[in-house]
Amino acid sequence: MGRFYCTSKPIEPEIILPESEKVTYQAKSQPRASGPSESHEFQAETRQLLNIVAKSLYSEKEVFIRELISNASDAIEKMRFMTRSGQTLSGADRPLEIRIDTDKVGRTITIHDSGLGMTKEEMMTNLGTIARSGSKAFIQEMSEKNQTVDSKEIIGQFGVGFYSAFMVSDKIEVFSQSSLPDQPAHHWESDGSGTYTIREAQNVSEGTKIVIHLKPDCAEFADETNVREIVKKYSSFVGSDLILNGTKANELRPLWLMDPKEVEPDTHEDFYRYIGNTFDKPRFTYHFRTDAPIDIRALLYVPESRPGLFETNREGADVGVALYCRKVLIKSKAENIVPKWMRFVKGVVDSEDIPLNLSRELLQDSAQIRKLRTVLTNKFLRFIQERARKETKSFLEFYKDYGFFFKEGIITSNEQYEKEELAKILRFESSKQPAGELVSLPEYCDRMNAGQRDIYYLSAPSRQLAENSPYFEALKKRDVEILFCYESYDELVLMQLQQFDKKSMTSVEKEMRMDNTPPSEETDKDSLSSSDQSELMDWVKSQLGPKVAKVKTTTKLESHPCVITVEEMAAARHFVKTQAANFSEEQRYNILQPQFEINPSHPVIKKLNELKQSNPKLANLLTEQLFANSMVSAGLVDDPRIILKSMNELLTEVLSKY
Ligand SMILES: Nc1ncnc2c1ncn2[C@@H]1O[C@H](COP(=O)(O)OP(=O)(O)OP(=O)(O)O)[C@@H](O)[C@H]1O
Repeated sequence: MGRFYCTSKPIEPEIILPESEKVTYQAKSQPRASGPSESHEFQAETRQLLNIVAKSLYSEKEVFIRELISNASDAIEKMRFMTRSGQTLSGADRPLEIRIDTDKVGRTITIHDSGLGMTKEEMMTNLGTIARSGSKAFIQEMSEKNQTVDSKEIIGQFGVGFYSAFMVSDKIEVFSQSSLPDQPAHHWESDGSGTYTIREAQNVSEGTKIVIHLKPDCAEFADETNVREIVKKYSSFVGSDLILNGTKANELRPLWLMDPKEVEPDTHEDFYRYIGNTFDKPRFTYHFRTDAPIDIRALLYVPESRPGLFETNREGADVGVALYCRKVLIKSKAENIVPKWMRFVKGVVDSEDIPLNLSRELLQDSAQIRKLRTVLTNKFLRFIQERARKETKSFLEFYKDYGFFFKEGIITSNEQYEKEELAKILRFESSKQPAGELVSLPEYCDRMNAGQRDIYYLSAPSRQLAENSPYFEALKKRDVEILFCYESYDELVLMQLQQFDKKSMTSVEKEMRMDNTPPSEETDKDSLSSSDQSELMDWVKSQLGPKVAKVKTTTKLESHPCVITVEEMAAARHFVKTQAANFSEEQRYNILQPQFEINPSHPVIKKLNELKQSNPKLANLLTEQLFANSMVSAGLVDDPRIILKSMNELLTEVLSKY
């Protein structure tokens, strides 16, 4: 703690007050310093400390207003407490409020509260010692006397906030009249450079009035419009009325601290519009409190309107949740307390347990913050899951508009538990339900075949294409349910999810490639003989060369002649879409390692087997074409128009006989 100390420096005889300060709470005349003055000096270290607080601690100058309002609010809370506990206090029936007056001409901003005020000793101890919090000491003292103060109502804890005013001022004057009986009022003054003066003052109303004489380059803080904005930003919810130049500056109550049952929907609407800076309504409101494992008061809203382009852009949009501590704004876009995918949620979170640093600006990335984030995320996800059960229709509308964000969450989260909680929100069409009906992953798991260990999904642009896909055909015989994903990123999401409820997320393409169950005993009479099959496989491999990693026959296809499988189809398609252009054709096939699977019962394949002897040129064109078609069908060709040239060559060759 840095302490001021006393010297015998001469002091100024009289204080000239600016015009705007003539108004006081009660009909008392202008406060005025009188009597002998004592001069005190900062210790050398204290000077440095003061310098640090005034110059480097806060990144925004405007926060001095927040700090002084918080001090005023604390003084009022102390007054309320003392009144409740039956103390004899002077002027106890005065209205408890905070007044701010700006004076552009005099270049001052004055913050005036009708709180408990300070005695001379308190002014010297509390304003004369950096890092000594009189407010914290007050709570301690009361609890030692077995009088419990609601510590949540008191904001101050570090003992530095007051000095933030030296960032903007070259002189601060404090007039204070304690409400304790028989205490004279005092005037404290300092330019923050080394000394302060203190002396008795007259005509000071109960409470404290702080006059900030602004530096020439900080004149903006004497401008009412600016100050109103700053007050609105940080201090809208302090526990007392705030009056700026005669007009009330805080209209709304801190709803998040109220009992959820006591807040009407209309009140929520107003509050949501205020904090969300928006005109719509909330479609879901989640208001909750927890004490364990961490203290949280939260009020989260999901907007009724659909997300705009700006919001869907992960890089561009900020999170919409603000962090408060004891009704004072700590951070308006608190990106470390909710994950980025939750940026569509608007609201307020207040926590006693957050580790604030001295300037109340930065949150250390501590275990507490991570805990806060985990609890908030999981509770919000459970809230949405509950909406799905209890308000299915509204949930499905919400899912249509906002499902994208949950998918982004799965891709960006590092926690498997969180990914699976997010995945519970997802909905898909499925092969076992009519078009338009959606199923969730838990529902899918509940009706899985006995012994099934995978959740199967198929990515295709539409249901029609999904149902006609060779991969779908390959799995259809096994009568397993297949989820259809129609968004191109869905398969990446499910691939990232990897598991759900201990079941693997498996694309049907992967299943086809990995499935080595031997063909059924009864041999297909229409199929090529096994010697023809192995000869044909070798021949096809020789025609396609390095384009294929392997050629094999499959009994899983019926109507399709052939199919391509790769190790991880979603990743392969993503590669083709985003990077393939940077690689030569040969490199691309080398990366993809396609496996060409042919259906030996299919008429085209049987014909190919004949043609390889009778018309090798046509057989080669046909092989190339079948391979190219399968690549298109797999979604592994960036632009399918590329196959038209070879198709025309093939047609020319086929038609040459006619
Ligand atoms: N308007 C006021 N009325 C009464 N006491 C005040 C007032 N302003 C400041 N004080 C006293 O001065 C002390 C120091 O204030 P300061 O703002 O530096 O720290 P704080 O509010 O205790 O803590 P923090 O740095 O967390 O804001 C306060 O704890 C309080 O005892």
